Amino acid sequence: MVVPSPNPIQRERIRNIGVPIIDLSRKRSQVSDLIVKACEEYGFFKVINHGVSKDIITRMEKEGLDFFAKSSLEKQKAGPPNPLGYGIKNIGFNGDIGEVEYLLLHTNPLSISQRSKSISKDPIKFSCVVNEYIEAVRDLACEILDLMAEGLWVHDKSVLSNFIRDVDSDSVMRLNHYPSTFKDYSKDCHINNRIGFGEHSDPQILTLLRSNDVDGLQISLEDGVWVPVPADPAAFCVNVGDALQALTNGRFVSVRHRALANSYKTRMSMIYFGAPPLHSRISPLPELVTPQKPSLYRSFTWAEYKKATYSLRLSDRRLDLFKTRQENNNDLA
Ligand SMILES: C=C1C[C@]23C[C@@]1(O)CC[C@H]2[C@@]12CC[C@H](O)[C@@](C)(C(=O)O1)[C@H]2[C@@H]3C(=O)O
Ligand SMILES: O=C(O)CCC(=O)C(=O)O
Ligand SMILES: [Fe+2]
Repeated sequence: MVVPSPNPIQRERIRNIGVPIIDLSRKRSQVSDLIVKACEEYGFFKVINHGVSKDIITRMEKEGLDFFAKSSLEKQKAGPPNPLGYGIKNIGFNGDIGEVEYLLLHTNPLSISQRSKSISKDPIKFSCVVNEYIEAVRDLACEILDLMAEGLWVHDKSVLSNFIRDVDSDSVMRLNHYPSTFKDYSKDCHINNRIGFGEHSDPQILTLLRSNDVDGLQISLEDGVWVPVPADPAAFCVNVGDALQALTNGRFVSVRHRALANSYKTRMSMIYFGAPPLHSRISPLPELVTPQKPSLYRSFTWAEYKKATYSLRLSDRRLDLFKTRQENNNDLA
């Protein structure tokens, strides 16, 4: 089946009405259809009635805020990022910069318990809260991936969630803290476009982001127009990552997005990036490859993809490096 790209009327709809909001308490077959549609059109949607308890979200948020409230000297003890750990302004290793400070953690419980010693005065409490939060968002991510598989009519409904359920999954969790504009308002005349986290797509399979009530996240439509995603602390923003674009043979789009740091209030986002184990092979699911729609991407391991990611800049289109030769020729034609 050829999937049409959003027409001008659909583009106007997202610009005016906003991003799709999917209520996970609705009938399962309807939910899976809505998810597939949102992933094909935008690679992005919000979920409500998601089942992650308010209590664990509040406790995770408090741990994050307590960490960022520490003195710079204290925070530096959890850095510099390698890429895990505490970082400020520098993103990755290739010169990307933003108005953000962050903590990047692996989701492996052993890694969390080791890191927490340099992050919190009560490392046992910190690791318990982070592990509990990760477990809850991982379950939600798996449920969403199963709904996607159902909506795509693939044979094995767990084929996508199995990647991130694996004990060796390379999933990571990130806390981003964006400063308020209040302090330097008088100095900066370009304050309306202060970049917190620059334009990019997420390399992993699926991203689940929850933020406080401060706006900043934006997604890019195909024509390059930026659409603001209003903050909603009760919802999770879900976006398709590069690995899922490859697994779906380009049917789902890995959305380009960014975060502005324009508000008078500080913004904090908590993001789970669901990734496969390093040795896992990513190739388009056989059901999504047909003579009319041949493989767009060659098979690669997550380790290979991660290596390419870290050798490139934030805004680079790294998935292009993994296109089949035929697809590259089509691009040139
Ligand atoms: C500049 C970079 C930071 C990043 C690795 C990269 O070389 C390119 C992708 C970046 C990104 C974006 C999504 C996630 O926040 C992240 C953890 C990831 O997996 O890819 C970051 C990387 C990072 O900050 O380490
Ligand atoms: O913090 C945000 O709102 C978005 C950051 C982001 O896209 C990322 O960390 O990959
Ligand atoms: Fe991102």
